[in-house]
Amino acid sequence: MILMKDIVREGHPTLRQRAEEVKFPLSAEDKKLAEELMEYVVNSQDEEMIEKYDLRPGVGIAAPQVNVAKRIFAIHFDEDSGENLSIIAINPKIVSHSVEKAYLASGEGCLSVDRFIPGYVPRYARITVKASDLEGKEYKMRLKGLPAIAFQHELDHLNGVMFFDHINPDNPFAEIENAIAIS
Ligand SMILES: CNC(=O)c1cccc(C)c1Nc1nc(N2CCN(c3ccccc3Cl)CC2)nc(N2CSC[C@H]2C(=O)NC)n1
Ligand code: NI
Repeated sequence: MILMKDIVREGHPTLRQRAEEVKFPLSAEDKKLAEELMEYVVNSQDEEMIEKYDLRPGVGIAAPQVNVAKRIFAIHFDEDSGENLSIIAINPKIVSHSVEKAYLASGEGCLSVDRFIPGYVPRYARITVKASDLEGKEYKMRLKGLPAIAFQHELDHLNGVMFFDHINPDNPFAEIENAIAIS
């Protein structure tokens, strides 16, 4: 299972690389990696597992964060979170997006960033995405709210982008044009 010791932190070069597309059928190694990414986010939302293995909670994690530069990430929202999304995304893409933006009112956190970096992270409010599942079957979905934010945050990791790259350096809490706050 993936533990915090397996997660590379800001400054590690893999976090600044463009991750490689994955070929299908997946190798056993890539399939295991994808399943372990999903296992991490599920474990990280379980109080007992957090306690037992000292996990940092998250709703998403991307392969570059465990030092594998491949275009794979997992996002999981617990059923009682009010959100309905649990996906392994392979070779994910945003195919279209709203003009309207959105940002987390409390700022963003990242498993690879061991400090709190305050500031609004402007993202698209609504996105239409496509990705493949473990079997290589392509799926398409429309996301909004926290799921849309998480998808964009994890997709950034596949392109060597960190959430704080988007924060206004002059005024981290500057009003974002045509944007809604998500709390
Ligand atoms: C909604 N809370 C806020 O916004 C937020 C609020 C305050 C501070 C910050 C800094 C916030 N920001 C932020 N908080 C999260 N978590 C809140 C706690 N939660 C969680 C915790 C415990 C059990 C189960 C769960 Cl589910 C896990 C997820 N996650 C992200 N991000 C940015 S996009 C990818 C996602 C991610 O997984 N990061 C590791 N940002
Ligand atoms: Ni992150």
